[in-house]
Amino acid sequence: MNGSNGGNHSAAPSEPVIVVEHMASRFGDNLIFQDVSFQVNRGEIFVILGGSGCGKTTLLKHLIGLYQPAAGRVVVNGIDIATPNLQRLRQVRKNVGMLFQAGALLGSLTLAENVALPLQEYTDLSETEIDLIVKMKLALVNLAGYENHLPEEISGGMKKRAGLARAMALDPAILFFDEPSAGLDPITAVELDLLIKNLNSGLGTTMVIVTHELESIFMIAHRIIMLDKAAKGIIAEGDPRYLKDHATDPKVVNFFNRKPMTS
Ligand SMILES: Nc1ncnc2c1ncn2[C@@H]1O[C@H](COP(=O)(O)OP(=O)(O)OP(=O)(O)O)[C@@H](O)[C@H]1O
Repeated sequence: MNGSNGGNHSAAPSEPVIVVEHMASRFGDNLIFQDVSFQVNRGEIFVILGGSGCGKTTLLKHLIGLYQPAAGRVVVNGIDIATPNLQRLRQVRKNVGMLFQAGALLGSLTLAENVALPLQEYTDLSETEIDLIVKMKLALVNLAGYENHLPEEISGGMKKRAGLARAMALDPAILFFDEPSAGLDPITAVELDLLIKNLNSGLGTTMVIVTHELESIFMIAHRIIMLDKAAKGIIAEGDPRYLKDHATDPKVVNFFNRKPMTS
């Protein structure tokens, strides 16, 4: 850590919804994280960044219980998910939404059918109620009227938004995004950032986002952590606007000055 914890731009309250304590993570002999600790507060847009291969996606997968840590604690919405327990994991997954890089819409289903999937799997709602919620969710991401379109009939940005509508189907307390703007042109990427920001401020949903995009980080992030492969953990944490001016770790300084990350 370079001690750059400061900055007070965040309006988010400080009630932790994710607590990671002394987490270690390994794949065989490959130690990815040695001793990682941080918290994400309710209502925050929290960005995970770092060079290629430093473990951003791995960390996201720990936070949704897809991977088990080798040591330490991962508590999400008050539930300790570090030790495998299917019932607990199901409880956590009901309360989180995920938007992975590819959007992962099922190509043979319409947008409405895609968004309906989690509602059918996790709730006892009637078809009529599900239809209503699906319409509302698609409208929230500016896709009203596209209910009956197939994913192949819409643009990349619209696919991401449809994926977001599906991720929000169950009104999750936390939304996880893995490089949401990957593959989008700059204007569409900014539109997606604005949507994420508006949904965060309008609905109060906590958002954890992996991204490399500097503009995006400054536009949406309340706080960031920067991971580093050599350090096997966090080398910077805090408000990106503060870190930009005050960080001393050369890797952090380089990132904010758009120099290539070498680790
Ligand atoms: N399921 C897995 N089995 C074995 N090794 C894995 C697995 N998942 C990730 N790793 C390893 O963990 C390390 C971190 O990978 P990860 O994909 O989390 O990095 P990243 O920071 O998201 O990279 P990028 O920015 O390139 O997507 C890599 O060395 C990768 O090979």
